[in-house]
Amino acid sequence: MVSLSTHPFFPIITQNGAFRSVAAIKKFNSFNNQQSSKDLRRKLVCACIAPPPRNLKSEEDSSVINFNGSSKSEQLSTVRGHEDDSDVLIECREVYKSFGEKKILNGVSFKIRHGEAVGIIGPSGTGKSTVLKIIAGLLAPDKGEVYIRGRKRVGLISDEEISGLRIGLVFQSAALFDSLTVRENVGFLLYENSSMSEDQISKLVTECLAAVGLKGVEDRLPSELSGGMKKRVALARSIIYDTTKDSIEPEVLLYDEPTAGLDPIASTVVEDLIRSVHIKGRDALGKPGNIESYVVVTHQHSTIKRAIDRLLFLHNGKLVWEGMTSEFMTSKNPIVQQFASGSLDGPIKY
Ligand SMILES: Nc1ncnc2c1ncn2[C@@H]1O[C@H](COP(=O)(O)OP(=O)(O)OP(=O)(O)O)[C@@H](O)[C@H]1O
Repeated sequence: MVSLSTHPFFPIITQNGAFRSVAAIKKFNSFNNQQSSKDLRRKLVCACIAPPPRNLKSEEDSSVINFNGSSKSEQLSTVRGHEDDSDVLIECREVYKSFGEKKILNGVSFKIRHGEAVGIIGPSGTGKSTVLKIIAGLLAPDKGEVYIRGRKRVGLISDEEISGLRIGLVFQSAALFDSLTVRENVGFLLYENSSMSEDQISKLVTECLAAVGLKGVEDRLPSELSGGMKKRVALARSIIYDTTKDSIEPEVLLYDEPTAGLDPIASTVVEDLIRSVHIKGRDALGKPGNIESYVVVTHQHSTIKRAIDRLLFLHNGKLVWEGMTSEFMTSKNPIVQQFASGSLDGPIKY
């Protein structure tokens, strides 16, 4: 895992706005009052947003997007033969990234389309979290481009001209603020960035917690929650948004190893939650989720099977395979076969 997993500025989901001096924010500032951090937070907010291209399909049209399980979709190239790219929310095109002498990404290209549930898998250290950081705008590629709804992102998250898509990042560690209550954690960005009253935010927090199956925990501190509950609170924080705004921007969520360290049952709970907040799912209250598409980095087979429809396999800095989850276990690709079976014999060397 990379340091992102402990980064406090999560989720990256809202627009720049006035700073509000509520108790939660005061408390937050008292333990994290570095100006550079505040600047970074402001930039994160702006970076992940891009206006829709003129021909972007409406949600109603999304039913025409068909990712069926045919073996044709298993390819070694990154091209999937889609004729229409109007449903593409995020695209990485020939992305390269090195850290010092170490080449991590070596020309990675893929698209995330409206309504998709995509997984990024591959051996440890192959650059999966780096890809999430690049999508989120926390890292800039050395070479190659990232397009957000058809518009090229220039530079990092300080690209304030881009708007129209919220991108949230859910960290492995949940990254809750220890000295804030659950209510303050979940409502954090609304306290800071919206004009909503504290009562409105509090009500919304309760609704979002109910959507992830949590009740009556608003006044607890993170230390009073189990690991699985913390992940649920993190998820509630990632799906909350300002309901008073005229237009709600679509949102893509990026999950970095959301089930790492959880027991099998707690993993299932989180996997189902990930599905439930998606537009194709239903939350704990029976309402459809509001997450348009999501990307999950994971090593867990259960998460691959339960929460992901399409997989991207990264190895040695390249996208070496992509296909539907149903094709993963039956793939003839030797790299995929070795990874799926956990065998020591094969092209992947440790
Ligand atoms: N900011 C950084 N500075 C230097 N090296 C980094 C940085 N971020 C990542 N790396 C290195 O890049 C490589 C890829 O890291 P990354 O976390 O993206 O891999 P990963 O595929 O997500 O790994 P894992 O499955 O083990 O979590 C690793 O060798 C890591 O040490």
